[in-house]
Amino acid sequence: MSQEIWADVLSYVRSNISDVEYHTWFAPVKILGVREGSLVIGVRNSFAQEWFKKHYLGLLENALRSLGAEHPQVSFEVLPAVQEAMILPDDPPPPARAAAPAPTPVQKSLNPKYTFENFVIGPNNNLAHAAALAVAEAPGKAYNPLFIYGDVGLGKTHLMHAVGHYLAERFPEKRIEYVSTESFTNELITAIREDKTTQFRNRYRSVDLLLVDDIQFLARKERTQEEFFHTFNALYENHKQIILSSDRPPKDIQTLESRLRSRFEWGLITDIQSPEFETRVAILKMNAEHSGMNIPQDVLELIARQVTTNIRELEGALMRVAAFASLNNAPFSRAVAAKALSNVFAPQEVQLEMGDILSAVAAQYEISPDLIRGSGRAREVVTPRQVAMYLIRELTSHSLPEIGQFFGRDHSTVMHAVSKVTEGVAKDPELLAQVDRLRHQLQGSVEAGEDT
Ligand SMILES: Nc1ncnc2c1ncn2[C@@H]1O[C@H](COP(=O)(O)OP(=O)(O)OP(=O)(O)O)[C@@H](O)[C@H]1O
Repeated sequence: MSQEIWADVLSYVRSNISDVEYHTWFAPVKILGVREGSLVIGVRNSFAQEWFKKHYLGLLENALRSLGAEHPQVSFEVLPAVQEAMILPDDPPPPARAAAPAPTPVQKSLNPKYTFENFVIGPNNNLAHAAALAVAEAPGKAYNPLFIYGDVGLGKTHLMHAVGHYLAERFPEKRIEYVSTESFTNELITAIREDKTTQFRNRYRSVDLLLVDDIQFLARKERTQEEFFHTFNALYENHKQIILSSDRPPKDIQTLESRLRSRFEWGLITDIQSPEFETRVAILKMNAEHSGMNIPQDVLELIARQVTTNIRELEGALMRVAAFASLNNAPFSRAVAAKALSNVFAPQEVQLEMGDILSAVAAQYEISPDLIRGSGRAREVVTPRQVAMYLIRELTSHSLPEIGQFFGRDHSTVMHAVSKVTEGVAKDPELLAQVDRLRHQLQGSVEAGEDT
């Protein structure tokens, strides 16, 4: 987990200091973890330790704040000499002005995470998954081309790469090429400029499996379309598999030459839809397990309710919650998750349940939730009951009758409770403090996370 936090912290730092400063100070340090809510950074020697305290503490705290830490804490430890020797700067400083990259040699640039094993199947993607698997088992035979379309972040690239991995594992000699349409276009432009179109053609026309992402970007690029048309034909005639992804079906790609469009329709066109709730929860569960995090089901469900369309964002939300919990040294609770996500998603989407509020009130007044909901009329019970009703009214969208029902009372009792507490907090500082504390906790403060 700390690696993810560290990556985010570094990118924050990098955008706030010069490259030279970054490479001098930050490239050689090592993240040692998050201990009791404090980010522990290993530095080379005591001079660096002092330097960091003096010059970078504030910046690092701000970086953690941007990740949701309420009371960011950073500490610096001098690394033992052995560990220091093992630290290498992560990457060399970028050139002053990066030139367009030269065409890379044929390579399998497949993301190791994007395998069939790591792909959660749901009603939204089962057809695309089945088609991809069929293609992986019989490349060039089952469906050619396979055209997968769907909105951003729904797993098109993942499925394409999964076919690539499947094939690479079984037939290591097969040549697999994954390219985005943008790279294909850029490489073609470079090849034309440098008079290397033959090499370019050889590269793409000699593969066994060609995966082309975001093919919708072929629109309005006549020269690239022309080139791609010939690549397509060469591969197709040789029974080589082609998989294309797009954010829309071929018929909706504007200004796509009709001969290309019709070729895209020769094989199988399949789509991926937004995942249902259960699929989203399953994806979160798998990701949490892979990262070694034990996150309760109700927290995963809360996250899955927050992010409904884009799986990339869903994964981001999980990481945010994990980073937030770890930086604040808090457990994975619904309150903590709600707080972690509140800056990213509209707060009203975070739904507190009536039961959460009842539990928090019960904990604060140290009586059981059943007593609060019971029929007792003693002051020690009535005050928490009224406070619970008041907070439920304020923090949820439940109606007065719904709240009444929850407490086995009618709506006028709830109205009465709300006005009693409203009056009470205006004149009783102790009650005000109690209500404020509860409100703060319930709105996702870390303390509430420990209680709820
Ligand atoms: N069914 C799934 N099971 C597990 N993870 C998934 C699933 N679908 C998508 N993901 C994950 O969601 C993230 C986004 O997926 P991917 O990059 O494949 O989306 P995409 O549809 O290609 O998006 P874009 O159009 O932006 O390129 C990846 O990390 C991927 O592993």
